[in-house]
Amino acid sequence: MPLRNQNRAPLPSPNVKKEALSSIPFDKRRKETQGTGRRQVLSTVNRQDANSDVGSTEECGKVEFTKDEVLALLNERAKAGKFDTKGKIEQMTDIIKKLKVCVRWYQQVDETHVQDKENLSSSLQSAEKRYSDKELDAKTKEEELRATITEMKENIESLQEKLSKEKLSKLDAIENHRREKDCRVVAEKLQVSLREELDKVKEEKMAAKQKVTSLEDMYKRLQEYNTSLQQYNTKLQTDLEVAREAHTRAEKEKSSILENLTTLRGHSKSLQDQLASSRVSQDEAVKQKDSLLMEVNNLQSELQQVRDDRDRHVVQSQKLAGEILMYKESVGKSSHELDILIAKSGSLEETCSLQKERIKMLEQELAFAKEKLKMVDLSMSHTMTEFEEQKQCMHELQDRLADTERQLFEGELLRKKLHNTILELKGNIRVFCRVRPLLPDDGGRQEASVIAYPTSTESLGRGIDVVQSGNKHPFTFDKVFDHGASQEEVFFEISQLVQSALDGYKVCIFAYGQTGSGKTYTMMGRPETPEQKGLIPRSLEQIFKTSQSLSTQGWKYKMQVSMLEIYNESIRDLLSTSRTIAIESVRADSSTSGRQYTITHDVNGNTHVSDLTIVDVCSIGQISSLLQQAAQSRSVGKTHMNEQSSRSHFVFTLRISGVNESTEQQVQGVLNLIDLAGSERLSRSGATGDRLKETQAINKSLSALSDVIFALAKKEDHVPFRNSKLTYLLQPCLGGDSKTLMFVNISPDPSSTGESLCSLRFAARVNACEIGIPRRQTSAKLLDSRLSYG
Ligand SMILES: Nc1ncnc2c1ncn2[C@@H]1O[C@H](COP(=O)(O)OP(=O)(O)OP(=O)(O)O)[C@@H](O)[C@H]1O
Repeated sequence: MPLRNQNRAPLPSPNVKKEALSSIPFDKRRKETQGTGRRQVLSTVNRQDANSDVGSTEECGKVEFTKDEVLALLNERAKAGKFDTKGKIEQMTDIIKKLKVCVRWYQQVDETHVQDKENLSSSLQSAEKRYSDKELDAKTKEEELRATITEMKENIESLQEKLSKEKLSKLDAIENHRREKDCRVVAEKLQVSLREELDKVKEEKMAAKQKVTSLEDMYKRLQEYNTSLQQYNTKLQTDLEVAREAHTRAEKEKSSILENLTTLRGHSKSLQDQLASSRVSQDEAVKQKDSLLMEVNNLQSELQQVRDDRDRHVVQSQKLAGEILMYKESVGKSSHELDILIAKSGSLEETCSLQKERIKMLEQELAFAKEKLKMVDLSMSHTMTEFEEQKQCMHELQDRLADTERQLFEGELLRKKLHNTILELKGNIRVFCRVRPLLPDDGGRQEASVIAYPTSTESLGRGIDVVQSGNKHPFTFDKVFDHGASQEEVFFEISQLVQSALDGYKVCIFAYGQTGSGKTYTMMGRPETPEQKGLIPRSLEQIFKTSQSLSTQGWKYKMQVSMLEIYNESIRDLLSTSRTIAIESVRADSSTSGRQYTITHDVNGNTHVSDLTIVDVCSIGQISSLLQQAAQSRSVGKTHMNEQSSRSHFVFTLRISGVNESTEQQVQGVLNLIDLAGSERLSRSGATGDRLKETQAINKSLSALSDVIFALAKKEDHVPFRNSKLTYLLQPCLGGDSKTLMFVNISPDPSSTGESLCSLRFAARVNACEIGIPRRQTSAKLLDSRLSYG
């Protein structure tokens, strides 16, 4: 049977578990068992062939066969020789054994197969059931899938639409991308350049940071410097106060010394008078003594003579007495002779007594003369002592005088030093304000309502309040002179400044203000009336006086004067002898004189004006006549505001050159006194035509002046000196090393309040300026005998 089944499909191994078989699909199982099952069975038989006893039944149950093995077993024949029956039998037995095993195996396999078949049919059933279930499921799923597919198709369509859209958008995107790429390239380039820029900016930032740090350092340092400056300023202020006090003290000391000096001089004079009278009386006494001495000598010789006579007479009388005795002894002599002898002796005695009396008298006279001599001697020694005392006193007085003079000299030096220190501390540009009195032509007596002077301690004499439309505008200056201030009072305040010109400083005093505010009155005044003389004549008087008094200290001064006016930006020489041209014609043509009047400055900061007349002066009278000449030459125009209004800037210059013969010191000072043209606004002046041109030129030069002052105050690199003739001319005086004083003249007329405020505002700005430190111009030798302009 097994042989019939040899072509049957190989059977699964009995070891194969049912569950496993049931879970494997039928077709698959067949395929698998075809290959592997057979190989397994055959290999097992072969192994048994080699190692075990094939005949045992138990073992046969374990053997498995493949189809080929079974076929091979069936085709197996005994291989023993023809005559080897035994071998053949054995071989046949063996084959039979094997066949038996195989049959048994087949039986077992069959059983298993039946069993498997059952199992398989049941599992087939269940599988079929499952299959039908699954089929159902699959159908449902198919339905579902179909629906899904339809849906998907729809989806696909929509997706295709979308896709086409997407494609389009992709194209767009590609285009965009390309563009973006381009943009990116550009952006990258930009980025590179930006990066470079960023690097640069970073570098700049670093540099800026460093700069900021250094600036901060600098700022710190500047702050420190500022603090130190403030401290220094405070110290200077204190010093200024101390210097002021010392100055006041020095002034007081000077006046007391001067008083002392005057009394000492008086005392010395009376002592000298006394000394002279003592000398006369001493001479008289000496003469008297001489005559007395002569008298005494005469008396003594007379006395001697009388004494000699007396001695002679005594000898004679003794001789006579002896003779008498001899005569008495010799009685033989006659009584007549005796009488004669007695008479002789009597007369001799008489003569003798007379002579005795005379001697007595002479002795008395001599004693008296001696007494007188003694007295004369006494008075002479007294006179001599007195003389010596007076001599001593005179020496003392002379010493004191020299001492006082030295003190005076030192005081003068100290005064100069203190004055300069005060000026330096105050700044070299100062501003004084002067308000003129109301004039009959002014609007009325309303000064009090327009101008007021604060009385607080800090503003007293320095403050001025201007009231406009009920608003008070306060100003403070170095000094404010009210309408009552006299010319002398004003001059007193600037006298020290004028003095500086003699000390070798450049001094510049100018008057600024609207037309008719009192500039000319302040600067020139009325020279014919002593009390109304202005600053120019007073300054010149002081300079001449002081230069003369300084001659005792060895100073010799040389003075030169020039006067010019600047009219419509042209210079005119006011001292030119050829200047006979009428004012109007001069005004019409600025170059009538044919002179250039070019302004130049030399390296020493001195100014020269070519062709300008410079006159050597040595007396105040000479200067007065020059001032008169200049006043006549001056251009005077007329505006609605002032009948005598000056339409030009007047510049008076005094150049001083001093030499001290004892110290060989030299000084060169300049005094510039300037009466500026009126500063009124065009609208107010009502000027037209030539007057308008004048006013424009005046305003231009005044604004150039303010520009220069403010540029100097701000310490700007460029100072516009050349913007006007006036500023260029005054460059060395404004440029820092001179002492400058500005008078701002104010009219109290209520209708001038606007102009007054303009002037005061300008002056206040000038007052806030500090344009440098005055420098004294001293030298060992003069380079040029002709003095420079400024
Ligand atoms: N302090 C004063 N005391 C008395 N009179 C004065 C005083 N100041 C000015 N005056 C008078 O006021 C008038 C105008 O003054 P002044 O001519 O000096 O003005 P000004 O500013 O120089 O005018 P201008 O700009 O036209 O030259 C003059 O008559 C002058 O005498």
